[in-house]
Amino acid sequence: MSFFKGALKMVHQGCKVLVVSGPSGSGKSTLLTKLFQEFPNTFGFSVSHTTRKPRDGEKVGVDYHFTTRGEMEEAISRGEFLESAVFANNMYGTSFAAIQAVCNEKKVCVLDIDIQGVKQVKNTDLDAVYVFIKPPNMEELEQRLRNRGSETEESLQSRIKAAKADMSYGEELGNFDLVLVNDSVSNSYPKFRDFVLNHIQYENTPNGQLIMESAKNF
Ligand SMILES: Nc1ncnc2c1ncn2[C@@H]1O[C@H](COP(=O)(O)OP(=O)(O)OP(=O)(O)O)[C@@H](O)[C@H]1O
Repeated sequence: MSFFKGALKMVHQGCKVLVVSGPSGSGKSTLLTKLFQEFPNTFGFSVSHTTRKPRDGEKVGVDYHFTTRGEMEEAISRGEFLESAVFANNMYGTSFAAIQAVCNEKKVCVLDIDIQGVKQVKNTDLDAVYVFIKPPNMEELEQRLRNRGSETEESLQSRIKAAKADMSYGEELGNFDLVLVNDSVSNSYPKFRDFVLNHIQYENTPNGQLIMESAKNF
């Protein structure tokens, strides 16, 4: 059996995936940080691979699995990646092994990925719950990105442009299980948390393995 099939099978056995997507600046990190703070033993991020160089302070295998383009392309062709994308000439991706590592800790694996990644996950038969986080409007999105102070004018404009395409995919009926307007965090976080908890159910089996099942399949 190829690694791909083996990994996919492992991922299918009692492994639950929460996919969170939305335009840059819509508040994905803000809402996920709160979820991880409130439920530190329930949710875990998979560690992505990237071909970009490590930044100061980034830890190998913790922040990213750092790799080369050649190695990553080969692994992708062997089917070892759930999704991958290229940004600013660097490759990024989520391996099945990274998802399995989170599931081995009996945690729900959270993927914070862009729409390209969402489409790739949807092409697998992985059992995932999909949440789209959107800003109240484009003016507010731009203001939040400006206030965050993380972008140059050029990257801000490219994020706004990408946001418009993301919004049309995100709002299309059937693409996400939840489309959540992040108006104020005090309003949107409880909705996000309650939806996630209601749609990812846990059941302890006699052998102690945690099986997580999605309510949408019932
Ligand atoms: N409901 C909200 N009201 C006001 N500001 C918010 C709200 N949610 C998030 N913010 C702020 O908006 C900015 C963008 O949020 P955040 O970084 O969580 O977005 P993101 O979707 O994770 O972006 P990226 O995809 O670029 O990582 C941050 O400065 C954050 O503090």
